[in-house]
Amino acid sequence: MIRVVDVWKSYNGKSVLQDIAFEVKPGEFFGIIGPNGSGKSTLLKLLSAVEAADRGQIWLRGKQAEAHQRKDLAAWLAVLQQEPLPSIGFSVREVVEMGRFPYQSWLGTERGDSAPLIDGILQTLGLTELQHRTLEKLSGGEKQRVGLAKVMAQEPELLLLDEPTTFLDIGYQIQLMDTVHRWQRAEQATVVAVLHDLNLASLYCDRILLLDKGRQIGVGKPGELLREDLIYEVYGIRPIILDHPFHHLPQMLLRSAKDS
Ligand SMILES: Nc1ncnc2c1ncn2[C@@H]1O[C@H](COP(=O)(O)OP(=O)(O)OP(=O)(O)O)[C@@H](O)[C@H]1O
Repeated sequence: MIRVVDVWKSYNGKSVLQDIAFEVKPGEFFGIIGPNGSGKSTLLKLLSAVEAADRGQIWLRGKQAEAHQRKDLAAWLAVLQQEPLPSIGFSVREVVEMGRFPYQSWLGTERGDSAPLIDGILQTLGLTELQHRTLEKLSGGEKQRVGLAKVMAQEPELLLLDEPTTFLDIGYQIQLMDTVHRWQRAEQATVVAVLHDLNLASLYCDRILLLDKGRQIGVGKPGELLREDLIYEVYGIRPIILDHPFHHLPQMLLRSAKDS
């Protein structure tokens, strides 16, 4: 689905990504982790073809990113940004319907009736009751769910998520990740998610890319990446890493200096 070949990117002469190379297979849940400023969002911009690499290539569905037409791309690639919904005055349902734009003709009409699809998505995300409320009357967590509903209405094959759990409490974090995961499995879609929470990344991602200062430290399964030596090298902390008794995936406990 995605092939990144020796990609480099800099802004105003400052190198932000160096020699990045990895693949994401169709149907994978792929995570990108790394400290602040390590280049995660920049990499996501290159993967969504919003920006171009300085050197190297990005292949999306067998074609180089810049060779795709924007409207064609929008029919199978969706991006959920950290703050996805600035529009004021629109109702929840109207915003979710905007996800159908790539399927509409220039007259704004769609061949099929998308109402049942929208109803189903609103139901799945617990937004049915809120569908006629305008966005400014929603909490941060509710808005985040509307953003997800909109990208789900787009029915993408590839969904890129930039820190989807920012602004969410732990209950909604798990709910959002579970919803995306269930949807991804049902639709056999591919998900690439930038995540700050390493425990969530371990629970949900098939494989993870670890970045540090624009360099690729490694790509692998959670157990291969969430190791004490690598976390120390990249984040400068020494967590305790345990095997989750239920999921058998690595989970991190943080150590504070206050009792030492
Ligand atoms: N448009 C831009 N112009 C100049 N510098 C930029 C631009 N976008 C990003 N950068 C710089 O590139 C580096 C990587 O930024 P990026 O947002 O990709 O990191 P990140 O890993 O997503 O960070 P965070 O976890 O804090 O969101 C940072 O030093 C940032 O200041």
